[in-house]
Amino acid sequence: MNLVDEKDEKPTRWEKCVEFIMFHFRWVFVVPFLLPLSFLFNTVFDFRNRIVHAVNSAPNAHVRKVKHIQEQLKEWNDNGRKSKLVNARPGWLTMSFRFPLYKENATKIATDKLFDILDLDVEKMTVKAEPGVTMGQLSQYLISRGYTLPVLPELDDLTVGGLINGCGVESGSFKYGMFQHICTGYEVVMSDGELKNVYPDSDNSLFFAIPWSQGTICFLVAATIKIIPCKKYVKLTYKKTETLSEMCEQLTEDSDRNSENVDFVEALMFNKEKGCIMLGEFSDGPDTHDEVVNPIGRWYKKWFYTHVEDLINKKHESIEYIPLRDYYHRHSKSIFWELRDIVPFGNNVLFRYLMAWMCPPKIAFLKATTPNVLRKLYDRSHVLQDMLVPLDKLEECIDLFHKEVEIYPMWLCPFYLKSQPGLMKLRNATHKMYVDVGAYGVTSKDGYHHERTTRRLESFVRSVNGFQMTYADIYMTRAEYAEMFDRTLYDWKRASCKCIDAFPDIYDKICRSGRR
Ligand SMILES: Cc1cc2nc3c(=O)[nH]c(=O)nc-3n(C[C@H](O)[C@H](O)[C@H](O)COP(=O)(O)OP(=O)(O)OC[C@H]3O[C@@H](n4cnc5c(N)ncnc54)[C@H](O)[C@@H]3O)c2cc1C
Ligand SMILES: NC(=O)C1=CN([C@@H]2O[C@H](COP(=O)(O)OP(=O)(O)OC[C@H]3O[C@@H](n4cnc5c(N)ncnc54)[C@H](OP(=O)(O)O)[C@@H]3O)[C@@H](O)[C@H]2O)C=CC1
Ligand SMILES: CC(C)=CCC[C@@H](C)[C@H]1CC[C@@]2(C)C3=C(CC[C@]12C)[C@@]1(C)CC[C@H](O)C(C)(C)[C@@H]1CC3
Repeated sequence: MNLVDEKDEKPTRWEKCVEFIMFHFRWVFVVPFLLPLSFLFNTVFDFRNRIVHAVNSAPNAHVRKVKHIQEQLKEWNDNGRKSKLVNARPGWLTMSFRFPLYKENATKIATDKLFDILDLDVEKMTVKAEPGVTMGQLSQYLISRGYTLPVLPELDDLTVGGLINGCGVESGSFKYGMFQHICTGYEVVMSDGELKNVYPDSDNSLFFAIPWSQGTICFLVAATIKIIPCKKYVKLTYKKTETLSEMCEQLTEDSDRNSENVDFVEALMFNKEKGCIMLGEFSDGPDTHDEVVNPIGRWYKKWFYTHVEDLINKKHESIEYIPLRDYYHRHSKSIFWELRDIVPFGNNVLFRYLMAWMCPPKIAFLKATTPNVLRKLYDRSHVLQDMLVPLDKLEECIDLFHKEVEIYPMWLCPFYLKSQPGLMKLRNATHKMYVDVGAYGVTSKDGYHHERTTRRLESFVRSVNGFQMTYADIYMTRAEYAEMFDRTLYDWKRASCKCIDAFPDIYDKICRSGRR
């Protein structure tokens, strides 16, 4: 592993030694302390949510919480709009590696108190949720009632507010698009305290300006999201691919959104040539006894990505029935493949049977307790990037990722992008199939440099009309950002809704210097 950076801050021998110990023995703290704490937190929060649903107290509490936000904004206006407005959600709770610096001298608005599901409307087929509601909460609530979100991003702790004001993709996205595309309405509070209900047919410019805006236009206080009926299982077909071009051709063919038998498409690359495409279909379960049911979410089961690699090493194609909720959160237990660095024996059979019922550790707790020494190490040699590129540029993109970072597994998730006004407006097509190429992990590639390498990746992504996910480290300049994202509607909306003196500019929130 590339623990030392030749060009920048060179760690001393002593620092290298401390880094080594912290990196390889982080589990000494994580296993006995963070695992039980995470388990306890989840149990208590789950219990609290059940009570809230049982007594149906969320809708009334919502009105109170929104009033409080409006009062905060009124006070800020009365005091002369002196500082910028941000969400009060603390940095350690958010799903990114960095802590926001832009929050330090800003006025913090209490949207972080909004974390309840408000209403399930089975006639209109929508669910209304506050922005702090997590994907784990929604999957548990909806699936037990026979419904699901068409796009339900995998990590349990991702929130509705973050996925709308940031963005979200998942294996249902090849059919339904990004998380923003399954939203039918937003309830927002503007900087002057006005509460608005925003729909595509009432206030369409604001409706399209909100996704990806990072909370720099208004505060989201609830979202109405489409639901679809679901079945108990996903029938998952694993198909091995043996070359990069086979992967690209096959994935393009399989990402046909009109296909009736496919509801989920995702792929993993295990090295530059070997990969696996996984096609899922809602199912009531196996018809015969000799078909495999694999509840991959159970504590003693292998980490999903290792299970996939084992399967394709044995057979070219296999089929399994996976309980729906286990399928959605298939990458949660191993935090994609990040947990292998934190708890190296986490996939060991003994550990799985004895301790893994407390897994995974909460990402927020890990983040809050990451020592500075480790952050420096991660800064130098850890890659976290999701690049969204047109599917027809996938081969070029994987070639480049291989040349620059060579991190496997690599996550490939096709998604349908229709041209709508807003930051993600397509410039030369009405709709197009894109793919999210995700690289997460420590790189040992010679010549890797966090800034220079990321800039080369960003430059490629811009050249193919792609987009970079904004939770990751972004080294683009302001002008380069404006080349990647279409700011026309965003800037107009910021000017017409009096946002310019109220919220930071989006670039100042997502650029590397805005985050620690
Ligand atoms: C529903 C709605 C209502 C609106 N109402 C108003 C209103 O009432 N008043 C108002 O002033 N504005 C309004 N806007 C704002 C609107 O976004 C812009 O004013 C509008 O986009 C003007 O440009 P256009 O549609 O003619 O061009 P567009 O095609 O939208 O192009 C505008 C921008 O797209 C980028 N672009 C396009 N093609 C390329 C390319 N090939 N390469 C690089 N960049 C490219 C450029 O940055 C360009 O400036 C509204 C927007 C929406 C979506
Ligand atoms: N599968 C996927 O698609 C995955 C996506 N991600 C990324 O993680 C992020 C989501 O993480 P999460 O922790 O849930 O969210 P965050 O707290 O990181 O929020 C993301 C952005 O949304 C803004 N925001 C959040 N809530 C509101 C609100 N109620 N009103 C206005 N703005 C709001 C935040 O503003 P502020 O800075 O003021 O707090 C922030 O800029 C997204 O950016 C997503 O792209 C990560 C992993 C997987
Ligand atoms: C579009 C998709 C699927 C994105 C997946 C992104 C995840 C892999 C990211 C989101 C948050 C994330 C950056 C995180 C980390 C790993 C990768 C994560 C989970 C970790 C846990 C790595 C170890 C670090 O010490 C620390 C705990 C700070 C972070 C926290 C955030």
